Amino acid sequence: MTALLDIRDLTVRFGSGPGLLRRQSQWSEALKSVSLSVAAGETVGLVGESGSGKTTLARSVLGLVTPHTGTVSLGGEVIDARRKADRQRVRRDVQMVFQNPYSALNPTMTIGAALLEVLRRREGLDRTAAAARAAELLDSVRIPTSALGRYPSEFSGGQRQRLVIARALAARPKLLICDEPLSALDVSTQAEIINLLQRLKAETGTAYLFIGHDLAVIRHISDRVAVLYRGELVEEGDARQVYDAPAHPYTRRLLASVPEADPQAQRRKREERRALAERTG
Ligand SMILES: Nc1ncnc2c1ncn2[C@@H]1O[C@H](COP(=O)(O)OP(=O)(O)OP(=O)(O)O)[C@@H](O)[C@H]1O
Repeated sequence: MTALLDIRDLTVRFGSGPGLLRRQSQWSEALKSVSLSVAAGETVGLVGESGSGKTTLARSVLGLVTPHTGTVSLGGEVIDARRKADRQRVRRDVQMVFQNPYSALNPTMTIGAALLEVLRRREGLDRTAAAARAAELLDSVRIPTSALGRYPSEFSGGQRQRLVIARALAARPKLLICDEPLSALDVSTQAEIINLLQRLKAETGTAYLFIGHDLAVIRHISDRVAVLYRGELVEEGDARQVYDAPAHPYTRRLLASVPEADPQAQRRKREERRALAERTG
């Protein structure tokens, strides 16, 4: 079966010197021949420490990074970000939810205007149909429709992340890339957003590429897990298998890594995990 997203041998290099003077020694490889696929309706969790290349991989899927080698395919067709039609296809099929819901919404636009913009311009709905769909979207993320006339600053972090998710789903994407969408939220709000994403996935069949640091969350939400280490995909497999029997030494270190030097942080982490487990069932 054709994968929804298929990343093949993707290598991404960043250089530090000015273009023409850049020598090979000045390149660093953020991704090294990475291959990863996501099937329709599947959730793939992507983990790895800071700087391992997770965001670079997400940006590559969106065509925001030019690969040195390798390909990204959507629905079996290779995406060439230099072609307008391909960029449009990516915008239609792939949406992104970022870490920080405080900067993701335009502070000068009401929630209604932000949603209508997507629904009218990208979905081509007329005013009446767009208004009805906007109300439906808010309902799906459990935000009252009175939000349509309000501004982002009037909402909490968790509510804003719900609004960001509603806007991302407005275009009915096939793939939602969530780049650490819980990092800026407190633990009880994190649980709410996880539950929301799970429910929306069941309702819409959207596939998720879920990037995160928190291994407990990734295990909870993912069908499959991929582990990035210094730009290399060192392990990939069924979530339970990767967690219960990690094959790569880095995965084992990652799973074992709790901040040993800080017992308070360890306790907090344990309590957070317990609270999260209780709230997400
Ligand atoms: N635009 C860029 N120019 C130069 N180097 C970059 C650029 N973007 C990322 N990098 C480098 O590529 C590597 C991977 O970065 P990336 O942001 O993808 O990691 P990450 O796993 O998402 O990290 P984090 O969890 O901290 O967000 C890092 O060494 C980073 O410094």
